[in-house]
Amino acid sequence: MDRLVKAVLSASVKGGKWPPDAERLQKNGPFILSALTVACWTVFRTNLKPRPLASGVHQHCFQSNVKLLNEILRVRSEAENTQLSNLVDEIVEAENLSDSCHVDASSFVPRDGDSYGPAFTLWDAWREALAAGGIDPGLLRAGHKTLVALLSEELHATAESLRAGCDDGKYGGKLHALLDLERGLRQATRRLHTGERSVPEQRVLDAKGALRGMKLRQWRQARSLVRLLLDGRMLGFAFLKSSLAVLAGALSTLRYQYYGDMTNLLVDARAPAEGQVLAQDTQSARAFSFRLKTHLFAHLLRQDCTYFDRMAPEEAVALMHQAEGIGEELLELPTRLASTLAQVASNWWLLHRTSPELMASLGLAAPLVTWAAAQVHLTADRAGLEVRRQEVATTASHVQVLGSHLRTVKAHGGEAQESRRYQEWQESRRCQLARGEMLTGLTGHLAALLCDTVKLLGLCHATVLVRRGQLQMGDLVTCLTAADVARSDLLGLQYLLPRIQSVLLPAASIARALHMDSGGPPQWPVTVPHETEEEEEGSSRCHVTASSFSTAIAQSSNSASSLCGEPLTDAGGGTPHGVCFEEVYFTYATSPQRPVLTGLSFELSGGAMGALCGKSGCGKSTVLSLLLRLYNPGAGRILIGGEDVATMPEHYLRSLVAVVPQEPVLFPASVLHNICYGLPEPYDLAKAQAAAKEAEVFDLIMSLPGKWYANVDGLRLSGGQKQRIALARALVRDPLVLLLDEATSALDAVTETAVLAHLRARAGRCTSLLVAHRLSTLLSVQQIYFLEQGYVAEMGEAHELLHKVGGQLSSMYMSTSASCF
Ligand SMILES: Nc1ncnc2c1ncn2[C@@H]1O[C@H](COP(=O)(O)OP(=O)(O)OP(=O)(O)O)[C@@H](O)[C@H]1O
Repeated sequence: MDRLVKAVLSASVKGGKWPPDAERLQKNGPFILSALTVACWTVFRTNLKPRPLASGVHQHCFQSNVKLLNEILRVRSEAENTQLSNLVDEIVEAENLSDSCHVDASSFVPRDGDSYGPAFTLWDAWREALAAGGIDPGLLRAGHKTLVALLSEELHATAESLRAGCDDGKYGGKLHALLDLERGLRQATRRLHTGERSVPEQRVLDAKGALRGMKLRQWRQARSLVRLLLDGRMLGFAFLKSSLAVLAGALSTLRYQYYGDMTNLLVDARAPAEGQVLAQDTQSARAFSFRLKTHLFAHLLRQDCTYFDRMAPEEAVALMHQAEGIGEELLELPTRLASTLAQVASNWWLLHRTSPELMASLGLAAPLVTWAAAQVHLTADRAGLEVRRQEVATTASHVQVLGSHLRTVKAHGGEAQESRRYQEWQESRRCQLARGEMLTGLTGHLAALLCDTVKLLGLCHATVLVRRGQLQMGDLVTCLTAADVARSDLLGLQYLLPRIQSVLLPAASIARALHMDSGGPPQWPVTVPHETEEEEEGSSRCHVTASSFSTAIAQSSNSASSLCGEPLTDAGGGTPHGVCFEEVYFTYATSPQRPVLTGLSFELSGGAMGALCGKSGCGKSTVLSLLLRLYNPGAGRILIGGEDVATMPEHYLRSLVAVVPQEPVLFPASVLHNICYGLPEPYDLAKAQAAAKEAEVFDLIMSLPGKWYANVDGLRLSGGQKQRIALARALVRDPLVLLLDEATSALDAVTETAVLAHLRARAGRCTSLLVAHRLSTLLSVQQIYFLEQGYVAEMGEAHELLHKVGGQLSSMYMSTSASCF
């Protein structure tokens, strides 16, 4: 290409001016320098005022990068888009409804001499107001009055014509239509007074509200990210670096013009200054990343369980991972972008000043080529991001295969299958990467080819200009150099833009996570179909309704106290806290079509020991989660010691209640830390010892190499040993309410009996609610609640229920454990 340029030049130009028109360029030099000084000064000034700058940056993000951000929004809100299109449908439907009303009203023809005009005008106005989402009260009142007047007139006329025996059927029809109109307006007036809205009106308003909400959320997400950036003083350094880059870009442009030592010195002098800034901004980027991660981690921990139900576990890991590298990229990329754009702009300016005609042919095609190439790269990069996301998830699943799932894999001979799966995944990834690279390479070559073609055309144009004497030879060289530099910078953008996208997309998901609330469970009512069926069947559903509830509770309390042999204390003031569920409905937000609790009511008196049992999946663990307020019920109340858990401060509730979950979790730390987890440090060893004894785990701890300080990570504890440590962790807190979710299922009969005896000894000062399947466990409690289809189907003492002919509990255990009766 260069050879071609030289050949064209030597063939076409004779007597060109060399060196370039320095006089003209020198004239413009001071102007460039002063413009740059003003620009740098503005950047630094703005930098001292972070908040306006923040909104400036936000605006810039949302205005100048519309394409990228639109894409982010598309990825971010597939669900919201669906919602939006539904809303739009509803608005259209509302419009249609009002249109059809209008057609009805206009279908009757005004009688000669009658004045129906005002009625139609009013109807039109009313319809327009409805479409706009609001109805003017004055308009309605006026409409109503006019119509009432017309109606009485019409009634009069109808009566007259009927009396005269000349009704041709038209009057009745018109009267009917007028009456309809009047009724519609009357209803609208009433709704207006009561604040109630018609379905179309409400839908229009809901749609508007939802749209407003979406915009607000979007703004908040961006604002939170900008605020974090400001906290890390990142923008300050980013702008400092950008300004240096702008200065450097401009200086290198000036170098073409002056070739002076002074300029070279200036250009070289920026290197140490840039190095200084680089060292500082690396530190600030790291500080920003730390702060972002800490903030994100704390935010994620604050969320309730519904939030995590909605989010795949590996997604949270991926988020934390993304927060790691985002700081440096956010700092680096704007600088690169600013310096590239500055270079391009200054070269274009130079081109324009030298020869505006050549600017059109040499300079302007490059942006189009860059735009097309960048589009291809952006698409490829989006696909690459998805591949990387999948990679995080798949790597997590393979790590599980090598870790917690290893025994299951080996036990089922799944090694070969797992190796194959991993190989297939690697193979598909390799193909995807190869495809991406091929696409990128091809686009790069195509873009270069297009640029060279444009350059050739520009050169031909230049030749013509030089031949005509409209362009000096020196100017031509300046133009060609400036166009080359601007073009190559622009071509660089096709790689830079996807990098910006690959930072903005994770940044958007982090911002979204920082503003995502769990939203809580879906609200009741949900229809409970089995209620009527059971009534019809006359089955003995033990669903304790409001009226029968107190009687049932009184009976259960009596029976519990008689079994225990000691009076049960009332809840409150340091006495054991009773547990009460009142008509509780609950559905997991992630499976709204499957209600779990459907009006669950029961009461366990303070200091008593009760058990929840029922078929697997009937909602026993869910009851315990609700008691701990890991989820909130859709309807109904849950009381501990007469106090609604919904109104209790969370830390207070968790200090009252302790839980041993179905699958105990031990932290990779000392036994002492695991037992005293959540208590203030230093840990009270005496209390831990007492709890360990109650949980029958003391001897085990004493036999460990480091006793209390042995790390459980390397101990390979059995299921029963883990359960007992988790039980000690619950008991050391001395809770008023103890929840055990099949917490003794892995213990042998002797150890279980000993543990249950210790728990019974706590009765009177601690209310215990157990989830149990084992008959031995059920026989040791005072009250059993049998759950079915989300409510208490049977309740009573163990012996009573187990001997009940046709009872649910007795049928469940009849075939297996007759010997235990
Ligand atoms: N986080 C969740 N998101 C959605 N559904 C859930 C969730 N946890 C449980 N479920 C569903 O709620 C229902 C009740 O679950 P729960 O764990 O309370 O049953 P369970 O009676 O304790 O069962 P098991 O005796 O087998 O432990 C089940 O159908 C289950 O699939």
